[in-house]
Amino acid sequence: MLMPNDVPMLENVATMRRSGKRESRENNDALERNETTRENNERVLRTALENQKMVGSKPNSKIIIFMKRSVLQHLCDILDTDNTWETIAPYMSGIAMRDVEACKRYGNYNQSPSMLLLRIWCSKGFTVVHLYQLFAKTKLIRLMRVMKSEVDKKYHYLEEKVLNPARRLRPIVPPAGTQQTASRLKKIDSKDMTSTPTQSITTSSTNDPLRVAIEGTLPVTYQELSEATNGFSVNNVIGKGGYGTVYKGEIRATGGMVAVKRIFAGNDNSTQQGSKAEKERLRQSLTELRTLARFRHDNILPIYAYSLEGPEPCLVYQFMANGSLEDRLLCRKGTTPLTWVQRKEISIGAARGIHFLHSFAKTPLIHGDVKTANILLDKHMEPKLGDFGLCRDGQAEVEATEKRPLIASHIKGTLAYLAPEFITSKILTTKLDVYSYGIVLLEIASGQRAYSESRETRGLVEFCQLNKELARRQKIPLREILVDRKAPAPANEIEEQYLDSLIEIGLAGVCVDRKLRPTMAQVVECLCKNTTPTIA
Ligand SMILES: Nc1ncnc2c1ncn2[C@@H]1O[C@H](COP(=O)(O)OP(=O)(O)OP(=O)(O)O)[C@@H](O)[C@H]1O
Repeated sequence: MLMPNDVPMLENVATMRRSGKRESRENNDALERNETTRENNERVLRTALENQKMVGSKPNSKIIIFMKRSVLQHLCDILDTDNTWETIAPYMSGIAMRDVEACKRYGNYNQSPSMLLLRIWCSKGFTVVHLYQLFAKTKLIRLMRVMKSEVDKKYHYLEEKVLNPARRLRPIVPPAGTQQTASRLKKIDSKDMTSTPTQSITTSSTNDPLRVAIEGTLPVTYQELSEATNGFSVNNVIGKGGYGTVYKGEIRATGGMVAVKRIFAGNDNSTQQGSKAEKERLRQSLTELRTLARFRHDNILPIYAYSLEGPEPCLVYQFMANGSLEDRLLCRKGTTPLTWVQRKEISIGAARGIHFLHSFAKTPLIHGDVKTANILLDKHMEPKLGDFGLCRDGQAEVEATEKRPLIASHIKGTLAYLAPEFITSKILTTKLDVYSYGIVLLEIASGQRAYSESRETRGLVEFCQLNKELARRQKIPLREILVDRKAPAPANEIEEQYLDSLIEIGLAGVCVDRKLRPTMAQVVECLCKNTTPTIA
Protein backbone atom coordinates (compact mmCIF):
# COMPACT_ATOMS: atom_id res chain seq x y z
CA MET A 1 0.00 0.00 0.00
CA LEU A 2 1.26 3.42 -0.84
CA MET A 3 2.16 5.68 2.04
CA PRO A 4 0.09 8.80 1.64
CA ASN A 5 1.87 11.87 0.39
CA ASP A 6 5.16 10.36 -0.62
CA VAL A 7 5.14 10.33 -4.41
CA PRO A 8 3.14 13.47 -4.87
CA MET A 9 5.55 15.33 -2.63
CA LEU A 10 8.49 14.41 -4.74
CA GLU A 11 6.49 15.13 -7.83
CA ASN A 12 5.62 18.50 -6.42
CA VAL A 13 9.14 19.45 -5.45
CA ALA A 14 10.41 18.44 -8.86
CA THR A 15 7.52 19.95 -10.78
CA MET A 16 7.59 23.26 -8.94
CA ARG A 17 11.30 23.54 -9.44
CA ARG A 18 11.06 22.90 -13.14
CA SER A 19 7.97 24.71 -14.09
CA GLY A 20 8.25 27.89 -12.03
CA LYS A 21 5.60 30.34 -11.07
CA ARG A 22 3.35 30.04 -14.10
CA GLU A 23 2.56 26.40 -13.47
CA SER A 24 2.20 27.13 -9.78
CA ARG A 25 -0.55 29.63 -10.66
CA GLU A 26 -2.18 27.02 -12.88
CA ASN A 27 -2.02 24.54 -10.00
CA ASN A 28 -3.73 27.03 -7.74
CA ASP A 29 -6.47 27.39 -10.29
CA ALA A 30 -6.78 23.62 -10.56
CA LEU A 31 -7.05 23.32 -6.80
CA GLU A 32 -9.86 25.83 -6.68
CA ARG A 33 -11.64 23.95 -9.45
CA ASN A 34 -11.22 20.66 -7.55
CA GLU A 35 -13.04 22.04 -4.60
CA THR A 36 -16.13 23.05 -6.49
CA THR A 37 -19.06 20.66 -6.49
CA ARG A 38 -19.34 17.69 -8.82
CA GLU A 39 -21.99 19.45 -10.93
CA ASN A 40 -19.88 22.54 -11.32
CA ASN A 41 -16.94 20.43 -12.33
CA GLU A 42 -18.90 18.71 -15.02
CA ARG A 43 -20.19 22.02 -16.37
CA VAL A 44 -16.70 23.51 -16.42
CA LEU A 45 -15.42 20.39 -18.11
CA ARG A 46 -18.08 20.25 -20.74
CA THR A 47 -17.55 23.89 -21.60
CA ALA A 48 -13.80 23.46 -21.73
CA LEU A 49 -14.05 20.39 -23.88
CA GLU A 50 -16.66 21.84 -26.17
CA ASN A 51 -14.38 24.82 -26.59
CA GLN A 52 -11.65 22.44 -27.59
CA LYS A 53 -14.06 20.78 -30.04
CA MET A 54 -13.30 17.45 -28.44
CA VAL A 55 -16.82 16.32 -27.66
CA GLY A 56 -18.31 14.27 -30.44
CA SER A 57 -15.11 14.03 -32.43
CA LYS A 58 -13.37 10.70 -33.08
CA PRO A 59 -14.49 7.70 -30.96
CA ASN A 60 -10.99 7.37 -29.47
CA SER A 61 -11.17 10.83 -28.05
CA LYS A 62 -14.11 9.88 -25.83
CA ILE A 63 -13.61 11.79 -22.62
CA ILE A 64 -13.21 9.98 -19.35
CA ILE A 65 -16.27 11.24 -17.50
CA PHE A 66 -18.50 10.25 -20.41
CA MET A 67 -17.64 6.58 -20.01
CA LYS A 68 -20.54 4.30 -19.13
CA ARG A 69 -21.43 5.27 -15.54
CA SER A 70 -21.18 1.67 -14.24
CA VAL A 71 -17.71 1.25 -15.79
CA LEU A 72 -16.45 4.54 -14.36
CA GLN A 73 -17.86 3.64 -10.95
CA HIS A 74 -16.23 0.19 -11.07
CA LEU A 75 -12.86 1.73 -11.96
CA CYS A 76 -13.14 4.19 -9.08
CA ASP A 77 -14.13 1.47 -6.61
CA ILE A 78 -10.96 -0.46 -7.48
CA LEU A 79 -8.76 2.65 -7.50
CA ASP A 80 -10.11 3.79 -4.13
CA THR A 81 -9.31 0.45 -2.51
CA ASP A 82 -6.09 0.78 -0.53
CA ASN A 83 -5.53 4.16 -2.23
CA THR A 84 -4.41 2.49 -5.45
CA TRP A 85 -5.12 5.78 -7.21
CA GLU A 86 -2.03 7.22 -5.50
CA THR A 87 0.16 4.76 -7.36
CA ILE A 88 -1.04 5.97 -10.76
CA ALA A 89 -1.01 9.70 -9.99
CA PRO A 90 2.76 10.08 -10.56
CA TYR A 91 2.32 8.67 -14.07
CA MET A 92 -0.39 11.16 -15.01
CA SER A 93 1.02 14.11 -16.92
CA GLY A 94 -0.33 17.38 -15.67
CA ILE A 95 -1.32 16.04 -12.24
CA ALA A 96 0.52 18.02 -9.60
CA MET A 97 0.84 17.52 -5.87
CA ARG A 98 -1.89 20.06 -5.22
CA ASP A 99 -4.27 17.91 -7.25
CA VAL A 100 -3.30 14.84 -5.25
CA GLU A 101 -3.77 16.73 -1.99
CA ALA A 102 -7.18 17.90 -3.16
CA CYS A 103 -8.13 14.30 -3.97
CA LYS A 104 -7.05 13.19 -0.51
CA ARG A 105 -9.15 15.88 1.12
CA TYR A 106 -12.06 14.86 -1.08
CA GLY A 107 -11.59 11.29 0.22
CA ASN A 108 -11.77 12.58 3.80
CA TYR A 109 -15.33 13.68 3.10
CA ASN A 110 -16.35 10.16 2.13
CA GLN A 111 -16.16 10.99 -1.56
CA SER A 112 -14.23 8.99 -4.12
CA PRO A 113 -10.72 10.50 -4.51
CA SER A 114 -10.24 8.49 -7.71
CA MET A 115 -13.31 10.06 -9.26
CA LEU A 116 -11.90 13.53 -8.60
CA LEU A 117 -8.49 12.51 -9.91
CA LEU A 118 -10.02 11.24 -13.15
CA ARG A 119 -12.09 14.42 -13.47
CA ILE A 120 -9.03 16.61 -13.10
CA TRP A 121 -7.10 14.53 -15.63
CA CYS A 122 -10.04 14.69 -17.94
CA SER A 123 -10.11 18.48 -17.61
CA LYS A 124 -6.61 18.54 -19.01
CA GLY A 125 -7.84 16.87 -22.19
CA PHE A 126 -6.90 13.24 -21.46
CA THR A 127 -9.25 10.69 -22.97
CA VAL A 128 -10.48 7.17 -22.32
CA VAL A 129 -7.67 5.83 -24.52
CA HIS A 130 -5.10 7.72 -22.48
CA LEU A 131 -6.55 6.14 -19.36
CA TYR A 132 -6.36 2.67 -20.92
CA GLN A 133 -2.75 3.35 -21.92
CA LEU A 134 -2.02 4.58 -18.40
CA PHE A 135 -3.30 1.33 -16.90
CA ALA A 136 -1.17 -0.58 -19.40
CA LYS A 137 1.87 1.43 -18.43
CA THR A 138 1.26 0.83 -14.72
CA LYS A 139 0.40 -2.83 -15.42
CA LEU A 140 -3.04 -2.64 -13.87
CA ILE A 141 -4.58 -5.38 -15.99
CA ARG A 142 -7.71 -5.69 -13.90
CA LEU A 143 -8.56 -2.06 -14.58
CA MET A 144 -7.79 -2.48 -18.27
CA ARG A 145 -10.29 -5.31 -18.38
CA VAL A 146 -12.96 -3.33 -16.57
CA MET A 147 -12.83 -0.54 -19.16
CA LYS A 148 -12.03 -2.66 -22.22
CA SER A 149 -15.54 -2.28 -23.66
CA GLU A 150 -15.08 1.53 -23.67
CA VAL A 151 -11.96 1.43 -25.82
CA ASP A 152 -11.68 0.86 -29.54
CA LYS A 153 -10.63 -2.74 -30.36
CA LYS A 154 -7.44 -1.54 -31.99
CA TYR A 155 -6.06 -0.75 -28.52
CA HIS A 156 -6.85 -4.16 -27.01
CA TYR A 157 -3.41 -5.44 -28.03
CA LEU A 158 -2.08 -3.46 -25.07
CA GLU A 159 -3.37 -6.06 -22.64
CA GLU A 160 -1.34 -8.73 -24.41
CA LYS A 161 1.67 -6.43 -24.34
CA VAL A 162 1.40 -6.01 -20.60
CA LEU A 163 1.26 -9.76 -20.16
CA ASN A 164 4.17 -10.14 -22.54
CA PRO A 165 6.39 -7.15 -21.86
CA ALA A 166 9.12 -8.31 -24.25
CA ARG A 167 7.60 -5.86 -26.74
CA ARG A 168 7.71 -2.17 -25.88
CA LEU A 169 4.55 -0.16 -25.42
CA ARG A 170 3.99 2.90 -27.50
CA PRO A 171 4.39 6.01 -25.37
CA ILE A 172 1.30 7.83 -24.20
CA VAL A 173 0.95 10.87 -26.43
CA PRO A 174 -0.49 13.63 -24.26
CA PRO A 175 -2.94 16.21 -25.49
CA ALA A 176 -1.35 19.23 -27.11
CA GLY A 177 0.06 21.68 -24.62
CA THR A 178 0.42 19.16 -21.80
CA GLN A 179 3.81 18.39 -20.40
CA GLN A 180 4.72 14.75 -20.95
CA THR A 181 6.15 12.80 -18.04
CA ALA A 182 8.83 11.24 -20.18
CA SER A 183 10.11 14.58 -21.36
CA ARG A 184 10.73 15.56 -17.76
CA LEU A 185 13.06 12.67 -17.26
CA LYS A 186 16.73 13.19 -17.38
CA LYS A 187 18.29 11.19 -20.13
CA ILE A 188 20.71 8.60 -18.97
CA ASP A 189 23.28 7.02 -21.16
CA SER A 190 23.46 3.27 -20.70
CA LYS A 191 27.21 3.65 -20.74
CA ASP A 192 26.79 5.28 -17.34
CA MET A 193 26.26 1.77 -16.01
CA THR A 194 30.01 1.63 -15.77
CA SER A 195 30.76 5.24 -15.04
CA THR A 196 31.42 6.78 -11.65
CA PRO A 197 28.57 8.32 -9.65
CA THR A 198 30.08 11.79 -9.83
CA GLN A 199 29.85 11.86 -13.62
CA SER A 200 26.89 13.88 -14.80
CA ILE A 201 24.07 12.26 -16.70
CA THR A 202 24.31 12.74 -20.42
CA THR A 203 21.84 12.82 -23.25
CA SER A 204 21.36 9.62 -25.20
CA SER A 205 19.17 7.98 -27.77
CA THR A 206 15.51 7.40 -27.00
CA ASN A 207 16.13 3.65 -27.23
CA ASP A 208 18.25 3.68 -24.11
CA PRO A 209 17.01 0.68 -22.08
CA LEU A 210 17.63 2.32 -18.72
CA ARG A 211 15.78 5.45 -19.74
CA VAL A 212 12.86 3.38 -20.95
CA ALA A 213 12.90 1.34 -17.75
CA ILE A 214 12.85 4.29 -15.38
CA GLU A 215 10.18 6.17 -17.25
CA GLY A 216 7.63 7.05 -14.58
CA THR A 217 10.19 7.06 -11.77
CA LEU A 218 10.96 10.60 -10.73
CA PRO A 219 14.38 12.17 -10.64
CA VAL A 220 15.06 14.24 -7.49
CA THR A 221 18.12 16.24 -6.59
CA TYR A 222 20.67 15.13 -4.06
CA GLN A 223 20.01 18.42 -2.26
CA GLU A 224 16.31 17.55 -1.80
CA LEU A 225 17.23 14.19 -0.35
CA SER A 226 19.83 15.74 1.90
CA GLU A 227 17.18 18.12 3.25
CA ALA A 228 14.73 15.26 3.73
CA THR A 229 17.22 13.29 5.82
CA ASN A 230 18.66 16.17 7.87
CA GLY A 231 21.84 16.12 5.84
CA PHE A 232 21.98 12.28 5.90
CA SER A 233 22.19 12.47 9.68
CA VAL A 234 23.20 9.38 11.69
CA ASN A 235 19.97 9.87 13.65
CA ASN A 236 18.05 9.12 10.48
CA VAL A 237 19.84 5.84 9.73
CA ILE A 238 17.40 2.91 9.67
CA GLY A 239 19.69 0.25 8.32
CA LYS A 240 22.91 -0.58 6.59
CA GLY A 241 23.53 -3.06 3.81
CA GLY A 242 26.51 -4.21 1.84
CA TYR A 243 26.13 -1.38 -0.69
CA GLY A 244 24.79 1.56 1.20
CA THR A 245 23.05 3.11 4.15
CA VAL A 246 19.29 3.50 4.39
CA TYR A 247 17.90 6.73 5.92
CA LYS A 248 14.44 7.66 7.01
CA GLY A 249 13.47 10.86 5.23
CA GLU A 250 10.68 13.34 5.57
CA ILE A 251 9.68 15.56 2.71
CA ARG A 252 9.03 18.72 4.67
CA ALA A 253 6.41 20.21 2.37
CA THR A 254 3.85 17.61 3.43
CA GLY A 255 5.45 15.49 6.12
CA GLY A 256 5.40 12.25 4.07
CA MET A 257 7.98 9.61 4.92
CA VAL A 258 10.37 7.90 2.52
CA ALA A 259 13.37 5.58 2.83
CA VAL A 260 16.49 6.84 1.06
CA LYS A 261 19.22 4.36 0.20
CA ARG A 262 22.51 6.19 -0.30
CA ILE A 263 24.96 4.00 -2.15
CA PHE A 264 28.47 4.17 -0.69
CA ALA A 265 30.78 6.31 -2.77
CA GLY A 266 34.27 4.85 -2.78
CA ASN A 267 37.01 7.12 -1.49
CA ASP A 268 39.68 4.88 -2.92
CA ASN A 269 39.38 5.73 -6.59
CA SER A 270 43.12 5.90 -6.92
CA THR A 271 43.44 2.13 -6.78
CA GLN A 272 42.18 -0.15 -9.50
CA GLN A 273 40.38 -2.26 -6.91
CA GLY A 274 38.63 0.81 -5.45
CA SER A 275 37.26 1.96 -8.77
CA LYS A 276 36.15 -1.61 -9.59
CA ALA A 277 34.20 -1.78 -6.31
CA GLU A 278 32.63 1.57 -7.02
CA LYS A 279 31.53 0.52 -10.49
CA GLU A 280 30.01 -2.63 -8.99
CA ARG A 281 28.06 -0.55 -6.45
CA LEU A 282 26.73 1.70 -9.16
CA ARG A 283 25.90 -1.26 -11.37
CA GLN A 284 23.91 -2.83 -8.54
CA SER A 285 21.97 0.35 -7.82
CA LEU A 286 21.10 0.77 -11.47
CA THR A 287 20.04 -2.86 -11.67
CA GLU A 288 17.78 -2.21 -8.71
CA LEU A 289 16.38 0.95 -10.23
CA ARG A 290 15.72 -0.73 -13.56
CA THR A 291 14.13 -3.79 -12.00
CA LEU A 292 11.87 -1.97 -9.59
CA ALA A 293 10.74 0.48 -12.23
CA ARG A 294 9.78 -2.41 -14.50
CA PHE A 295 7.96 -4.59 -12.02
CA ARG A 296 5.18 -3.24 -9.89
CA HIS A 297 3.31 -5.61 -7.61
CA ASP A 298 1.71 -5.41 -4.17
CA ASN A 299 4.56 -7.46 -2.73
CA ILE A 300 7.44 -5.71 -4.45
CA LEU A 301 8.89 -2.66 -2.71
CA PRO A 302 7.94 0.36 -4.81
CA ILE A 303 10.64 2.76 -5.87
CA TYR A 304 9.53 6.39 -5.93
CA ALA A 305 12.47 8.36 -7.16
CA TYR A 306 16.19 8.36 -7.77
CA SER A 307 19.06 10.78 -7.78
CA LEU A 308 22.14 10.04 -9.83
CA GLU A 309 23.67 13.51 -10.10
CA GLY A 310 25.09 13.98 -6.59
CA PRO A 311 28.27 12.66 -5.00
CA GLU A 312 26.52 9.35 -4.25
CA PRO A 313 23.65 7.73 -6.14
CA CYS A 314 20.46 7.51 -4.09
CA LEU A 315 17.30 5.47 -4.47
CA VAL A 316 14.07 6.55 -2.79
CA TYR A 317 11.54 3.95 -1.68
CA GLN A 318 8.25 3.68 0.08
CA PHE A 319 9.00 3.86 3.80
CA MET A 320 8.22 0.55 5.46
CA ALA A 321 7.11 1.42 8.96
CA ASN A 322 7.60 -2.07 10.41
CA GLY A 323 11.16 -2.52 9.13
CA SER A 324 12.39 -5.87 7.93
CA LEU A 325 11.08 -9.34 8.69
CA GLU A 326 14.48 -10.04 10.22
CA ASP A 327 13.96 -7.14 12.66
CA ARG A 328 10.49 -8.40 13.61
CA LEU A 329 11.55 -12.04 14.05
CA LEU A 330 14.36 -10.92 16.35
CA CYS A 331 11.98 -8.49 18.14
CA ARG A 332 14.46 -5.65 17.62
CA LYS A 333 13.70 -2.31 19.26
CA GLY A 334 11.45 -4.11 21.77
CA THR A 335 8.75 -5.01 19.24
CA THR A 336 6.23 -7.71 20.17
CA PRO A 337 6.67 -11.13 18.53
CA LEU A 338 4.67 -11.78 15.37
CA THR A 339 1.54 -13.90 15.81
CA TRP A 340 1.08 -17.08 13.79
CA VAL A 341 -1.57 -15.47 11.63
CA GLN A 342 0.83 -12.61 10.85
CA ARG A 343 3.62 -15.08 10.08
CA LYS A 344 1.36 -16.96 7.70
CA GLU A 345 0.20 -13.80 5.91
CA ILE A 346 3.76 -12.51 5.59
CA SER A 347 4.89 -15.87 4.17
CA ILE A 348 2.14 -15.84 1.57
CA GLY A 349 2.79 -12.21 0.55
CA ALA A 350 6.53 -12.73 0.20
CA ALA A 351 5.95 -15.94 -1.81
CA ARG A 352 3.59 -14.06 -4.13
CA GLY A 353 6.23 -11.39 -4.74
CA ILE A 354 8.84 -14.00 -5.72
CA HIS A 355 6.35 -15.96 -7.80
CA PHE A 356 5.51 -12.75 -9.65
CA LEU A 357 9.17 -12.22 -10.53
CA HIS A 358 9.46 -15.79 -11.77
CA SER A 359 6.33 -15.77 -13.86
CA PHE A 360 5.62 -12.25 -15.04
CA ALA A 361 7.85 -12.09 -18.07
CA LYS A 362 8.82 -14.69 -20.66
CA THR A 363 12.24 -14.97 -19.08
CA PRO A 364 11.88 -15.39 -15.34
CA LEU A 365 13.56 -12.91 -13.10
CA ILE A 366 15.64 -14.43 -10.33
CA HIS A 367 15.89 -12.26 -7.23
CA GLY A 368 19.11 -13.91 -6.05
CA ASP A 369 19.12 -12.46 -2.52
CA VAL A 370 15.89 -13.57 -0.86
CA LYS A 371 16.34 -13.30 2.92
CA THR A 372 14.45 -11.99 5.93
CA ALA A 373 16.40 -8.69 5.80
CA ASN A 374 15.07 -8.09 2.29
CA ILE A 375 11.43 -8.69 3.16
CA LEU A 376 10.11 -5.35 4.41
CA LEU A 377 6.86 -4.77 6.25
CA ASP A 378 4.61 -1.76 5.79
CA LYS A 379 2.41 -0.27 8.47
CA HIS A 380 -0.21 -2.98 7.82
CA MET A 381 2.44 -5.74 8.02
CA GLU A 382 2.09 -6.31 4.28
CA PRO A 383 5.42 -7.76 3.10
CA LYS A 384 7.31 -6.28 0.16
CA LEU A 385 10.36 -7.79 -1.40
CA GLY A 386 13.23 -5.33 -1.64
CA ASP A 387 16.91 -5.14 -2.55
CA PHE A 388 16.95 -5.86 -6.25
CA GLY A 389 20.60 -5.10 -6.77
CA LEU A 390 21.26 -8.72 -7.68
CA CYS A 391 18.23 -9.33 -9.83
CA ARG A 392 18.93 -10.93 -13.17
CA ASP A 393 17.02 -12.55 -15.97
CA GLY A 394 17.39 -16.25 -15.59
CA GLN A 395 16.04 -19.63 -16.42
CA ALA A 396 12.93 -21.26 -15.07
CA GLU A 397 13.37 -24.71 -13.64
CA VAL A 398 11.65 -27.09 -16.04
CA GLU A 399 11.41 -30.82 -15.87
CA ALA A 400 11.97 -33.24 -18.76
CA THR A 401 12.64 -30.50 -21.28
CA GLU A 402 15.14 -28.70 -19.10
CA LYS A 403 17.64 -26.65 -21.01
CA ARG A 404 21.17 -26.01 -19.93
CA PRO A 405 20.96 -23.80 -16.83
CA LEU A 406 22.32 -20.31 -16.96
CA ILE A 407 25.65 -20.03 -15.20
CA ALA A 408 26.25 -16.93 -13.12
CA SER A 409 29.59 -15.26 -13.56
CA HIS A 410 30.36 -14.78 -9.91
CA ILE A 411 28.93 -15.76 -6.52
CA LYS A 412 26.56 -13.23 -5.05
CA GLY A 413 23.89 -13.19 -2.40
CA THR A 414 24.14 -14.01 1.27
CA LEU A 415 25.94 -17.29 1.87
CA ALA A 416 23.59 -18.82 4.47
CA TYR A 417 20.70 -18.50 2.00
CA LEU A 418 22.50 -19.77 -1.08
CA ALA A 419 21.52 -23.08 -2.64
CA PRO A 420 24.25 -25.74 -2.79
CA GLU A 421 24.23 -25.97 -6.62
CA PHE A 422 24.95 -22.26 -6.79
CA ILE A 423 27.81 -22.40 -4.31
CA THR A 424 29.48 -25.35 -5.98
CA SER A 425 28.59 -24.97 -9.66
CA LYS A 426 27.13 -21.46 -9.96
CA ILE A 427 23.94 -22.88 -11.43
CA LEU A 428 21.33 -20.16 -11.57
CA THR A 429 17.66 -21.08 -11.86
CA THR A 430 14.46 -19.97 -10.17
CA LYS A 431 15.09 -22.80 -7.70
CA LEU A 432 17.82 -20.63 -6.21
CA ASP A 433 15.11 -18.31 -4.88
CA VAL A 434 12.99 -21.29 -3.80
CA TYR A 435 15.88 -22.52 -1.65
CA SER A 436 16.44 -19.09 -0.05
CA TYR A 437 12.72 -18.74 0.53
CA GLY A 438 12.70 -22.20 2.18
CA ILE A 439 15.25 -20.88 4.68
CA VAL A 440 13.04 -17.83 5.28
CA LEU A 441 10.08 -20.12 6.11
CA LEU A 442 12.19 -22.12 8.53
CA GLU A 443 13.24 -18.87 10.23
CA ILE A 444 9.63 -17.73 10.47
CA ALA A 445 8.61 -21.05 12.05
CA SER A 446 11.53 -21.45 14.43
CA GLY A 447 12.64 -17.87 15.14
CA GLN A 448 16.19 -19.17 14.56
CA ARG A 449 18.65 -17.32 12.35
CA ALA A 450 19.77 -18.74 9.01
CA TYR A 451 23.26 -19.09 10.42
CA SER A 452 24.37 -18.75 14.03
CA GLU A 453 27.81 -19.08 15.54
CA SER A 454 26.25 -19.62 18.96
CA ARG A 455 24.20 -22.65 17.85
CA GLU A 456 25.83 -26.03 17.96
CA THR A 457 24.49 -26.83 14.51
CA ARG A 458 25.21 -23.50 12.81
CA GLY A 459 23.31 -23.88 9.54
CA LEU A 460 19.51 -23.72 9.91
CA VAL A 461 18.87 -26.49 7.39
CA GLU A 462 21.06 -28.94 9.29
CA PHE A 463 19.53 -27.77 12.58
CA CYS A 464 16.01 -28.50 11.30
CA GLN A 465 16.97 -31.84 9.80
CA LEU A 466 18.57 -32.93 13.04
CA ASN A 467 15.46 -31.99 14.97
CA LYS A 468 13.27 -33.74 12.42
CA GLU A 469 15.11 -36.95 13.17
CA LEU A 470 14.76 -36.30 16.89
CA ALA A 471 11.02 -35.71 16.58
CA ARG A 472 10.66 -38.92 14.54
CA ARG A 473 12.43 -40.90 17.24
CA GLN A 474 10.45 -39.31 20.04
CA LYS A 475 7.24 -39.71 18.01
CA ILE A 476 6.26 -36.07 18.54
CA PRO A 477 5.37 -33.44 15.95
CA LEU A 478 8.44 -31.54 14.71
CA ARG A 479 6.68 -28.26 15.51
CA GLU A 480 6.94 -29.05 19.23
CA ILE A 481 10.73 -28.90 19.01
CA LEU A 482 11.13 -26.23 16.35
CA VAL A 483 8.43 -23.71 17.32
CA ASP A 484 9.62 -20.15 17.93
CA ARG A 485 9.23 -19.87 21.69
CA LYS A 486 9.20 -16.08 21.52
CA ALA A 487 5.85 -16.28 19.71
CA PRO A 488 2.60 -16.94 21.56
CA ALA A 489 1.93 -20.70 21.51
CA PRO A 490 -0.37 -21.71 18.61
CA ALA A 491 -3.84 -20.96 19.95
CA ASN A 492 -5.72 -23.72 18.15
CA GLU A 493 -5.52 -26.51 15.60
CA ILE A 494 -5.59 -24.06 12.69
CA GLU A 495 -2.54 -22.25 14.00
CA GLU A 496 -0.78 -25.56 14.53
CA GLN A 497 -1.52 -26.39 10.90
CA TYR A 498 -0.02 -23.05 9.82
CA LEU A 499 3.10 -23.88 11.71
CA ASP A 500 3.25 -27.40 10.25
CA SER A 501 2.87 -26.07 6.73
CA LEU A 502 5.57 -23.43 7.24
CA ILE A 503 7.97 -26.16 8.39
CA GLU A 504 7.04 -28.70 5.71
CA ILE A 505 7.13 -26.26 2.82
CA GLY A 506 10.34 -24.76 4.20
CA LEU A 507 11.98 -28.19 4.29
CA ALA A 508 10.75 -29.01 0.78
CA GLY A 509 12.23 -25.71 -0.43
CA VAL A 510 15.69 -26.52 0.91
CA CYS A 511 15.98 -29.94 -0.77
CA VAL A 512 19.57 -30.47 -1.93
CA ASP A 513 18.30 -31.70 -5.30
CA ARG A 514 16.89 -28.57 -6.90
CA LYS A 515 14.58 -30.57 -9.14
CA LEU A 516 12.78 -31.86 -6.08
CA ARG A 517 12.10 -28.37 -4.74
CA PRO A 518 8.60 -27.05 -5.42
CA THR A 519 8.11 -24.11 -7.77
CA MET A 520 7.04 -20.79 -6.27
CA ALA A 521 3.59 -21.34 -7.81
CA GLN A 522 3.29 -24.58 -5.81
CA VAL A 523 4.58 -22.86 -2.70
CA VAL A 524 1.94 -20.12 -2.91
CA GLU A 525 -0.80 -22.69 -3.50
CA CYS A 526 0.30 -24.91 -0.61
CA LEU A 527 0.65 -22.02 1.82
CA CYS A 528 -2.80 -20.76 0.95
CA LYS A 529 -4.35 -24.21 1.31
CA ASN A 530 -2.25 -25.31 4.28
CA THR A 531 -1.02 -28.36 2.40
CA THR A 532 2.41 -29.79 1.64
CA PRO A 533 3.92 -29.83 -1.86
CA THR A 534 4.02 -33.29 -3.40
CA ILE A 535 7.59 -33.92 -4.33
CA ALA A 536 8.21 -35.94 -7.50
N1 LIG B 1 12.03 0.98 2.39
C1 LIG B 1 12.50 0.77 3.62
N2 LIG B 1 11.78 1.14 4.69
C2 LIG B 1 12.24 0.91 5.95
N3 LIG B 1 13.41 0.30 6.22
C3 LIG B 1 14.18 -0.10 5.19
C4 LIG B 1 13.77 0.12 3.84
N4 LIG B 1 14.73 -0.39 3.03
C5 LIG B 1 15.68 -0.90 3.83
N5 LIG B 1 15.37 -0.73 5.14
C6 LIG B 1 16.17 -1.13 6.31
O1 LIG B 1 17.53 -0.95 5.98
C7 LIG B 1 18.23 -2.20 6.09
C8 LIG B 1 19.34 -2.25 5.04
O2 LIG B 1 18.75 -2.38 3.78
P1 LIG B 1 19.61 -2.71 2.50
O3 LIG B 1 18.69 -3.06 1.41
O4 LIG B 1 20.57 -1.62 2.23
O5 LIG B 1 20.56 -3.88 2.97
P2 LIG B 1 20.42 -5.42 3.22
O6 LIG B 1 19.40 -6.00 2.31
O7 LIG B 1 20.20 -5.65 4.69
O8 LIG B 1 21.88 -5.93 2.85
P3 LIG B 1 22.54 -6.16 1.41
O9 LIG B 1 22.17 -5.00 0.55
O10 LIG B 1 23.99 -6.19 1.72
O11 LIG B 1 22.01 -7.46 0.92
C9 LIG B 1 17.16 -3.27 5.96
O12 LIG B 1 17.55 -4.47 6.57
C10 LIG B 1 15.98 -2.60 6.65
O13 LIG B 1 16.05 -2.78 8.05
